[in-house]
Amino acid sequence: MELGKVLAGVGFKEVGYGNRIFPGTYSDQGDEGNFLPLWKEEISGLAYDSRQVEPGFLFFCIPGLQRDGHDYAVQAVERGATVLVVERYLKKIQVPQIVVSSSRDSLSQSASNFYNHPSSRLLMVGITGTNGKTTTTHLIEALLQAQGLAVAVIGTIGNRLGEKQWPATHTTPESLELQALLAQMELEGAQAVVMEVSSHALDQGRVDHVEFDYAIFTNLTQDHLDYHGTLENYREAKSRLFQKLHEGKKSRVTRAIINVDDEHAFYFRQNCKVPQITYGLKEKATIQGEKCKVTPRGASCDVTYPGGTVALQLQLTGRFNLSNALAAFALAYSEGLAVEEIAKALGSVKGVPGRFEIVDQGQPFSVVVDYAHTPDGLENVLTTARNVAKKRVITLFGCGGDRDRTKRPKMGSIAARWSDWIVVTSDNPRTEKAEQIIEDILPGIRGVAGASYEVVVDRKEAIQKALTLAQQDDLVLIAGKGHETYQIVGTEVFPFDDRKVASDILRGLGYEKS
Ligand SMILES: CC(=O)N[C@H]1[C@@H](OP(=O)(O)OP(=O)(O)OC[C@H]2O[C@@H](n3ccc(=O)[nH]c3=O)[C@H](O)[C@@H]2O)O[C@H](CO)[C@@H](O)[C@@H]1O[C@H](C)C(=O)N[C@@H](C)C(=O)N[C@H](CCC(=O)O)C(=O)O
Ligand SMILES: Nc1ncnc2c1ncn2[C@@H]1O[C@H](COP(=O)(O)OP(=O)(O)OP(=O)(O)O)[C@@H](O)[C@H]1O
Ligand SMILES: N[C@H](CCC[C@H](N)C(=O)O)C(=O)O
Ligand SMILES: [Mg+2]
Repeated sequence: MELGKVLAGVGFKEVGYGNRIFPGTYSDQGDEGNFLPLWKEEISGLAYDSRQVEPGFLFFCIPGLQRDGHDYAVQAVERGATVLVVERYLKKIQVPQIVVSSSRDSLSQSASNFYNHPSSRLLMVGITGTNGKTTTTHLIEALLQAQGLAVAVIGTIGNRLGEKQWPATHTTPESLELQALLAQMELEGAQAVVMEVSSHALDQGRVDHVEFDYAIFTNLTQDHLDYHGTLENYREAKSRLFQKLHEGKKSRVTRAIINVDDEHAFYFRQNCKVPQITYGLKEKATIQGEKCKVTPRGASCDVTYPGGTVALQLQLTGRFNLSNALAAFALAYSEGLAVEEIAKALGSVKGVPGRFEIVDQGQPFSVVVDYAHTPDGLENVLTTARNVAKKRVITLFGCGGDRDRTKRPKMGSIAARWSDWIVVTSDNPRTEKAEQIIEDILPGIRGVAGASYEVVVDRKEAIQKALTLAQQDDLVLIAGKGHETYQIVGTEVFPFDDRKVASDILRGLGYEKS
């Protein structure tokens, strides 16, 4: 694609050639002046990581949190980059440089241009919120499939369209990978894409040029304060999904779906200029859940919508999953699916990997693996566990390294409040010392009178300990890693799957499902 077309819509300040810098504006109406040959230059690909550059590429120098992409300009040129997008003019670089105010923003726009704006032709659903995004994507996938659409999903567990899978390194890919992925999904026949939108992604403009049809807000509680600094900044980042919605789709009316039970709902609603559909289990809403019931293997409620009421029976347990289901219900209702069809499709979802996933080797107690890794997630899953457990609740958890430290004691105190026994262990320590992370958790546990706990640093030994302690009718909750099939220690990634480890240990204890 010609450089001028790749950069369409990117505002730039200057163009640098060798030792000369020209103030410049580009328009494809013929105002290119001296730069005409440059704008006509053929670009074979885009990269923001010098290690990915190939001959003929446009390289974006991004100042990051750890490193500065401008320091890799020479390497990018050596690998074949023919033009650079920079935030400051770099001397001694022989290829032309386009100077912009934000190379991340320019990347986002250019990636959409380069892949020919796939989101403009797909039904695009973006879900943000601290908890419930992955679960809600699964529920919406089932609903849109019930409408006969080919539905792709992008999120924490992976990127997929039916049987086809694409590797995922992030919950929400960087803009370049995201636009490329959307283009591939469209090529493979996707008609709709349901994606998780993380606060990091919003802050870094990864979804800036995605044209959403729907944006969903699930909830906002503490997480990622290491990155955002304050809850206000975190909330502001999340609300960016809604602020730009009215500029979104050119071809259709876009809509916001908002959980009014959340105390921050007002903030999202006031920052949003498109029609809103509200949902809630407590507060009055367009899609309202009432008469909730939670059992060990499911949850139910009556859903009141503008035209009547329909009964909803989920195979997912937990009141919070009823909330996730209402978000999905609101979307399908807005798309015109019959409410009976909506209830049927939601009821058919068997479970989401690593979310309240039951490990059953025929043992006389329950073992549940869950991805709760925030204070609110842990409290929700533990209140559900408490509700469905016949006897004791034994909780095993740790906290991730290189992540929000202030959530550690909070998770400790929540675990202590709702458990009979706690095994404190390692999650993904990353570059922190596992023992230090545990030290950060313990004050929270010790602050709760009568809390009983032990520390077993090695996660496998900790699971062994918890399962050995369990007696008839107890419930063992193994929290924090859910679907993850690895453990990150330092910068190394080791195979580790809570579900497999627990099953193997149970078999070792003499339980074997017939
Ligand atoms: C905190 C965070 O979001 N960091 C992201 C950020 O990294 P950074 O700013 O530190 O980048 P950097 O390492 O300083 O590098 C700066 C620039 O130099 C470039 N570079 C670097 C080295 C080199 O040899 N050559 C080169 O060109 C890099 O490609 C980059 O463009 O920009 C990078 C490129 O865009 C991202 O890959 C990286 O995600 C890191 C890996 C990450 O772990 N992010 C997590 C926290 C994240 O985004 N999580 C959310 C989910 C959270 C949730 O909902 O729970 C997600 O959406 O996945
Ligand atoms: N609506 C909800 N409110 C509170 N907690 C929830 C909700 N839905 C799920 N949870 C809890 O949070 C955990 C993570 O759920 P899920 O993976 O759906 O969230 P997520 O927003 O995708 O998380 P991540 O930010 O890691 O991508 C679940 O295992 C469950 O314990
Ligand atoms: N998306 C979250 C997942 C946390 C999962 C937990 N197992 C951890 O490693 O902290 C994050 O990257 O913060
Ligand atoms: Mg997720």
